Amino acid sequence: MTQPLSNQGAPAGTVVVAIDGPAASGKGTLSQRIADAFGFAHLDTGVLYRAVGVSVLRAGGDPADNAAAAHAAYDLHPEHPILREVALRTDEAAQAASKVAAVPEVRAALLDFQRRFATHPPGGAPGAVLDGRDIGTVVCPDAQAKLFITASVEVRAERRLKELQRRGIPAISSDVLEDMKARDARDSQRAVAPLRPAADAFVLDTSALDADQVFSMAVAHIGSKTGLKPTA
Ligand SMILES: Nc1ncnc2c1ncn2[C@@H]1O[C@H](COP(=O)(O)OP(=O)(O)O)[C@@H](O)[C@H]1O
Ligand SMILES: Nc1ccn([C@@H]2O[C@H](COP(=O)(O)OP(=O)(O)O)[C@@H](O)[C@H]2O)c(=O)n1
Repeated sequence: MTQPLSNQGAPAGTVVVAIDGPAASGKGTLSQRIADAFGFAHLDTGVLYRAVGVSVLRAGGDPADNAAAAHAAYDLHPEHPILREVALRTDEAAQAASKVAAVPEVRAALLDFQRRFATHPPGGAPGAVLDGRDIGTVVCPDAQAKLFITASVEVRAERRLKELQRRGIPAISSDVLEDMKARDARDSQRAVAPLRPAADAFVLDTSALDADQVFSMAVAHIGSKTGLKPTA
């Protein structure tokens, strides 16, 4: 169900950049900047798992229940309005996401959509940036450039707390840290597609780096792998 086949079937020249890492390491920020700089399309794959988790909660189900999670995953489609809801950003949604993400049927149901995005980026873009947990290992193992973005759990919890406050979502510092530790454990210990760097990923610890420094290092890495330079 989850054989690696990434760029197969992609129009010649389509570039795929895989960006993985734990929660609040800066994947999304970096991915969007890379996509903008190279004119690529960007897919935040975490949103798909968050949408499945929230759908299960709204139906009164348990995100850890395989059948309920699989049902919600099969119902999700690219135009589903839930994908644009602010409710997906809450800690509750993140916890539910990491529970449904351990269900093999959920991962299988979301795989085709992610691969199709990579091989046929929307708007005819010449490339795609996907960020998540298993992009370089499972979804797009043939990606031309792979980055694994990480940071200490304390730094990540602080970043997430500030982000939630900026979005006006109530959050308590100690809860955010504990939730992040629980999610890290669940994401890296699950049996299917656990969080880990691909063997050929460039691993970048951003604990002491600002977003501009991370961006410059990522651009240099992508350039070394693809020969491409930013167009914007
Ligand atoms: N290198 C960095 N230094 C400081 N803050 C960062 C850095 N990268 C991202 N951030 C901030 O941290 C928060 C989480 O970043 P985000 O890109 O959403 O992470 P992820 O997609 O890995 O969950 C955001 O508020 C973002 O602005
Ligand atoms: N490719 C992916 C993306 C997310 N996920 C799951 O979805 C949850 C939410 O992902 P996210 O990327 O939105 O989380 P943050 O890094 O933004 O906190 C993660 O904790 C994972 O359990 C996954 O398993 N595989």
